[in-house]
Amino acid sequence: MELGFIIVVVIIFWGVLAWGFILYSHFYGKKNALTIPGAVASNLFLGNLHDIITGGGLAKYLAKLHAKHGPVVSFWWESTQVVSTYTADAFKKQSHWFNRPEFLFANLIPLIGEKSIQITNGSKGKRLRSYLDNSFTHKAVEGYIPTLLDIGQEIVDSWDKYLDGEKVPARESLMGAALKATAQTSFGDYFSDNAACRHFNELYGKTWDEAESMLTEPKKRYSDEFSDCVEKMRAITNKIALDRKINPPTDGGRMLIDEIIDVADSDEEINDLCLTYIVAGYHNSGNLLTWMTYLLARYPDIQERVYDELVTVLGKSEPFYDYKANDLKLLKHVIDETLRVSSLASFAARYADEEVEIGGHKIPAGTPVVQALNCSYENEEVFPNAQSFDPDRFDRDHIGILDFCPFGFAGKRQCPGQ
Ligand code: HEM
Repeated sequence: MELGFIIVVVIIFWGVLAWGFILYSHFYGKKNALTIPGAVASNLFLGNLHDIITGGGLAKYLAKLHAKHGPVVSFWWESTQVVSTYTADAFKKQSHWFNRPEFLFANLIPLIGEKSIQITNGSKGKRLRSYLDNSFTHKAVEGYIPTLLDIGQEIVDSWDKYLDGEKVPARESLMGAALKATAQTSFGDYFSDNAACRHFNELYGKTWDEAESMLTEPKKRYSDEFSDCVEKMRAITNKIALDRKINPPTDGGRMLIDEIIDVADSDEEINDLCLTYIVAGYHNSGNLLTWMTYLLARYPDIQERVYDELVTVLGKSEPFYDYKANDLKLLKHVIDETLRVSSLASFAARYADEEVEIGGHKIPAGTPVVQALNCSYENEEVFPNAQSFDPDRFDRDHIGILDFCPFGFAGKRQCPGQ
């Protein structure tokens, strides 16, 4: 046998062995303790990302995976194996975890920044929350009610001007109102101006679809328009913070921007935190208002009952500063049912703090675990006939606290705006 031939055979042999080793260590070597059923990686480097894109996004992909493999499943996000769960029993075991897997939110970083609370873990994240949550105590939120009522009245007045049969641009109007409400109560007078709100809303609108589409393509380049809009939004938060530093609040007038200025270590962090709270706050609230308006229009009998409840509880003309939210049971159930059927916030995620057993499967400490909230909303055992819009189910069926958590639940890191 020729020496050259032997050398080629040896090289091929070692090449195949090395490739096999790379494959093994890339996917299975470090995580082979996971015995959880679910998806096999369909691509060496992307894991199941391509399947997630073609499956219509993470929420839809997880719904299919859970339907096929049960309440505890796993899939591959690039070379990391991720677990997903959705039942109250599983959530109970995760209820004290704080740290969020940053890589699942990498698409948002160009929008909200590296120092956003969304991806800040450990003691720094806990410290930020303990400061910033001061603006969302019951007492603080009570102080926002007059502003919220004024904004509500503005919507009513502007919609009143449309003639019967004329099309009302409900979504634009409600998104604008949600921005004004969340931003004005947290960042002050800059957002009391409708033109300023419209401008910010437009900038944000141009960035969101692109950021969302990057969920499964985190390494793709963002467009110049995206970067330009983000820069303009940051210039706005920068100006708001600067003005506030020059004119700090007089007694009793503190709001979120003041907590942010006090706790942040740099101007970059101030901007990241401002953008995170504006975006997280108004995106979800505006979508909730839009969905609720749509559903009440589709179900006029429920709309009528909500109206009757409001009139009975609040009185027909009395301004309702004397807030009676707990008496507005049906309205509360309509909000909950809207959050459920619209699946607004479809998932949350944490790193496992310690080894835990869920559904008979061992999950090692450090494993990223998704809480598939969208699947919990469609759990027929908790929500019979889950596809139908039925606010009264929240009165009738037994729904435990961890059966329905549209604002998250784990590690004192639930949504601060709930
Ligand atoms: C319908 C309205 C809303 C929904 C459905 C919603 C839902 C959520 C969910 C599911 C999370 C993740 C929680 C977790 O990981 O456990 C979250 C986080 C967050 N939400 Fe909301 N949210 C809403 C309104 C708001 C408002 C009004 C604000 C602020 C004014 C806000 C600010 C935030 C922030 C800053 C976070 C990240 C918190 C952290 O990382 O510690 N949200 N929200």
